[in-house]
Amino acid sequence: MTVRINNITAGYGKVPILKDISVELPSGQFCALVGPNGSGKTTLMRCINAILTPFQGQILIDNQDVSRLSRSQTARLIGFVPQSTQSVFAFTVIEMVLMGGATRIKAWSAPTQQDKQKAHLICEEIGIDHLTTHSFQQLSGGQKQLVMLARALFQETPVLLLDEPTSNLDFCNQHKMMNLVRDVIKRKNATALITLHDPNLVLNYCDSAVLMKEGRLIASGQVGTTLCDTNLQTAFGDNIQTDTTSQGMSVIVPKQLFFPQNAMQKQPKEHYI
Ligand SMILES: Nc1ncnc2c1ncn2[C@@H]1O[C@H](COP(=O)(O)OP(=O)(O)OP(=O)(O)O)[C@@H](O)[C@H]1O
Repeated sequence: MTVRINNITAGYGKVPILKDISVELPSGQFCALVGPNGSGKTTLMRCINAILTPFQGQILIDNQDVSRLSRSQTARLIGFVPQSTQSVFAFTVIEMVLMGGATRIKAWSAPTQQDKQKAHLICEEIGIDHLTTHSFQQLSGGQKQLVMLARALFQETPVLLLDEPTSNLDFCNQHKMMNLVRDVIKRKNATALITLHDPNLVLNYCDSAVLMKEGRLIASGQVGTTLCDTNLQTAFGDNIQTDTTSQGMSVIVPKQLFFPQNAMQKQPKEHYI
């Protein structure tokens, strides 16, 4: 399904954070949302997920205005993997995953054997099958992120929003998650928007990118053209560039490293939050 973000201005209270953002995410695309801390990536995700109503503009999913949908209609269209999740109740991992099917499973009825089998299969694929009977509350941050991905995949929505889903994952699990999400999107022709702080994960796995700074769009389109030196430096400042490894792989690296003893004098102010 195509997600159309049309001239969105949005924020909190009366303070605008997003300023006139327009982007189109076609079906089957794995799109990265990139930008410095506080640039408005999560705010844009909240608008797409209809948690936040924009001051102006519209978000359409296959021509349906998300602000007009009920919560259960939205949950059938959009799966969301948040930055972090806390559970007040002592649910097990498999219960958390099965909750992703709440809009499919009829009210007051228990998940079927088939639902449970499917949930277990997804856990196996993600590599958390050994945790299914564990309490969600007692998992590590990275394990929780993997459970939330399993839950979103069990939800089986045509649109997936992933807000820094790799932030607590180790190196191998980051690549595993990116591979898995990419594979699901391509198999199901779904649309995914993922916020990532590591631009190299974007280069390796995403089809397109949306680059933001201070609530405004800097560029969007194919990853290679969107994350060019000029755009990266406009968003992040001067100390970033694209390079190529000896094996011909594109990478994004700092131009120079700042060591602790001289970082305070030499590093430009814009690199501090
Ligand atoms: N609930 C809120 N109420 C008021 N202001 C908020 C709220 N959430 C975020 N903001 C502000 O909106 C701006 C954008 O925040 P947002 O979380 O969307 O940025 P981000 O790009 O996702 O940042 P990060 O990369 O650090 O996660 C920030 O200035 C932040 O302080």
